[in-house]
Amino acid sequence: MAPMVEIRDARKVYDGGFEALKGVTLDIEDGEILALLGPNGAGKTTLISCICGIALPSSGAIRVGGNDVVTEYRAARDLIGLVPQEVNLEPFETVWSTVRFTRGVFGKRRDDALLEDLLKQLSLWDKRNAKIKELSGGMKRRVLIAKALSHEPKVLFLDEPTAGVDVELRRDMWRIVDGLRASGVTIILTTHYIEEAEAIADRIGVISGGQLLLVEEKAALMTRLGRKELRIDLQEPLGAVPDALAEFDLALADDGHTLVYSYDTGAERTGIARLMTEMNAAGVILKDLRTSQNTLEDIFVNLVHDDSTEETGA
Ligand SMILES: Nc1ncnc2c1ncn2[C@@H]1O[C@H](COP(=O)(O)OP(=O)(O)OP(=O)(O)O)[C@@H](O)[C@H]1O
Repeated sequence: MAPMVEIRDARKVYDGGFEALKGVTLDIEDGEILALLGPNGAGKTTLISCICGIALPSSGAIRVGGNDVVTEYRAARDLIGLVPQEVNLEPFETVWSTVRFTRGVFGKRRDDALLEDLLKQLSLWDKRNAKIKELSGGMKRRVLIAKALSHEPKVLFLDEPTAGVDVELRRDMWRIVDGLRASGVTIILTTHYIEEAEAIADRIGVISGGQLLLVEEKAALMTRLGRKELRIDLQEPLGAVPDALAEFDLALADDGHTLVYSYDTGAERTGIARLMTEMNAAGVILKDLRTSQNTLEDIFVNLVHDDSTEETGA
């Protein structure tokens, strides 16, 4: 089956000449949840805007549900729900008329039960007759989500949906995403919150400087790039790593009371058994052992850092 979203060598050069996307190629499968992580200015919003037809790609091709986003804009856009980063609501409209109007714009038949359910899920039902200008910032963000879902999109874009919102809304949103996952909606979200990507995404893409640095299954990414640490508490503190253990990637911590051994989780052998034997031979006696694994945040910081170091030639 063709991917739900196909992006082929998409480039975007803004009017001033700034190249915000430098040739992005990516397939997003039907029903998949993809999180795009990247620092400020990486090009995440630009990519979403190009897919949703808000910005024109300078070159390359983008298709949604098989429809070219430029030449078959309407058909592509009909499949898309977009929760933008910025609040763009009519201040004098009510919550109810806002969502009903959006559904109508997308040519869907009236379905008040569906909208009622949506507003209830987003804890907006009590506010249905309130004007947008009377809502708090967090409530306005909820309305943006309700609007995007009001026409039952096949693909939902969430551009930093939980930036600056409270924990409750974040949880509501994650719950809604779970429900949408079950109904087969494809979801692409951008976020600065790594825990959010970790919590809800199937695949994670990292974008920096207009380039997609990688895109990979979440679990595989964490296994491939995650380094593990074995912390070995010692009976007696050491002043330095003994020469006999020099071949291992070891560091001393806690004033010499702990040896920290870093190893690759993807490697065939961890080397731990050999390290233990060598430690024994060198007369280093252990008291306790603990392991810890790199988080997605460590992986992300390393990736983006490596990329900016390369760009500046440092
Ligand atoms: N309309 C525009 N005209 C010129 N440059 C733009 C325009 N929109 C964005 N840019 C530039 O393109 C780059 C990418 O911006 P974009 O908004 O896509 O980043 P982002 O990854 O979404 O960042 P953030 O996490 O801060 O939202 C930035 O350097 C930005 O200044």
